[in-house]
Formats: sequence, structure tokens, C-alpha cells
Amino acid sequence: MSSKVIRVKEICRNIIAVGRNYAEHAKELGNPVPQGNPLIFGKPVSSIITEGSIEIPQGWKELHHEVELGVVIGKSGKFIQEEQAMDHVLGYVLVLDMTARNIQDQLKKQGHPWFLAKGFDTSCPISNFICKSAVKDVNNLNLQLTVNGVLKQNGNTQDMIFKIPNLLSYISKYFKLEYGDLILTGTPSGVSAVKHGDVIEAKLDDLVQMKYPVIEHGN
Ligand SMILES: O=C([O-])CC(=O)C(=O)O
Ligand SMILES: [Mg+2]
Repeated sequence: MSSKVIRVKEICRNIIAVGRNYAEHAKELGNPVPQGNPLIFGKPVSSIITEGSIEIPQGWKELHHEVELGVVIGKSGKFIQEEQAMDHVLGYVLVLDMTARNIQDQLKKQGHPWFLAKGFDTSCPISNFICKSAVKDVNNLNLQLTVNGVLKQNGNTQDMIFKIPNLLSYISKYFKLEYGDLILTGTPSGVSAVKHGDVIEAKLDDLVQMKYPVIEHGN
């Protein structure tokens, strides 16, 4: 195993996120579970932070945490076959897909993209990189998130509707995956709103943990 430190924020050139990949989360927001193909959307690379605070844009209400497993691509590929998909994985990060839920709801009603609600600065906090070889079974990883010490999300990657090989195969039909690209695999249930002064802590099994305070601009 290489001891080289991978800094995902420095190598990432594209973030592709999967939505409603856990049935319980789709249900808790009253959304249908995707049928056939995964639901995908983008977040800009500029939304990644590796330290500091999550900043709520002034006046925004209902900023939700979504803890997710992030897959970091190691080998480029287009039309990746499911059987080969894991060869394209370099490793993982724990990710928060921070989402301004009320803004997303408005955009949804108008038939507009979710970009603003999910792509603003600091909306993609990530953990340190975890090498693929450090993970025994990626389909059995516990995802936990607390706000001010209170457990809010407690899920497991075994409940993903579309598993990683399926996601990489589908996404790479349309987006050539390159070294450093980051795939967000969707959040389990338990999402809730955070406010100025809250502290979010999240962990992925016993592999990695992270802590991000939340501040609101203007406070
Ligand atoms: O906004 C949503 O609920 C979709 C999403 O990102 C997820 O399921 O992780
Ligand atoms: Mg999400």
C-alpha cells in the first residue's frame, strides 16, 4: 500500500452526485424511489472544503446535512463495465452533501436544476482520503452523523439501491471518469436542518471521522 497522501480537493475535477439511493431517505422527503436508472446531479468542485466551517448563506433557512460515502476515481474510463468498475476506484472519502432544502423544494416546483441548493460554497465538506485497500467490504460500511452530539443519521451502505459498480457503469456512459473525480453515493435517512453554532460530526465505520461547525453569514 502506498503511503502517499491523496488530497482529493486538489485532484478532483468533477463531482457527480447520486440522489435518492436509499429508499428510507427518498420516503422521508416524500420522493419516489428511482426506477430503472439512478438519479444524478452535479456539485461544483469549488464547493469542497477540507477544514473550516460550513457557511449558511445569509437568510437561508433549512440547511440539511446529508452524510454520504464518496468514491474517488483512480483510473479514467468511459463505458466502464460493472465487472471492471472497482478497478477504477482509488479510494473513498466521507462527504456531507449539504442541501438548502427549502430552496431545493422551490427549484423542484419550478422544474429548475438543484445547483444553487446543493452547490454553494462550503456545501461539500469531505474527510481525509481512505485508500481502497483499507476497506474490507464497501457494501457494509456504517455511516453516522451527529449534530451537537445527538445522533441524526445512522445508515449502512448495504442499503444503497444502486451499488458502486452499477453507478460507475451508468455514470461513465455519459461522463468520462478521470483520476480524482468524486462520486457521491446518496444519503441514508435522518436528514435534518442545522443552524448557526451547531457542530456536525460524522464517521464512516472506524475508518475516518470529521467535524464541521456551522456558521451563518451575517452572524
Ligand atoms: O436531495 C436529495 O434528497 C437527494 C440526495 O442528494 C440524496 O438522496 O442524497
Ligand atoms: Mg445527497
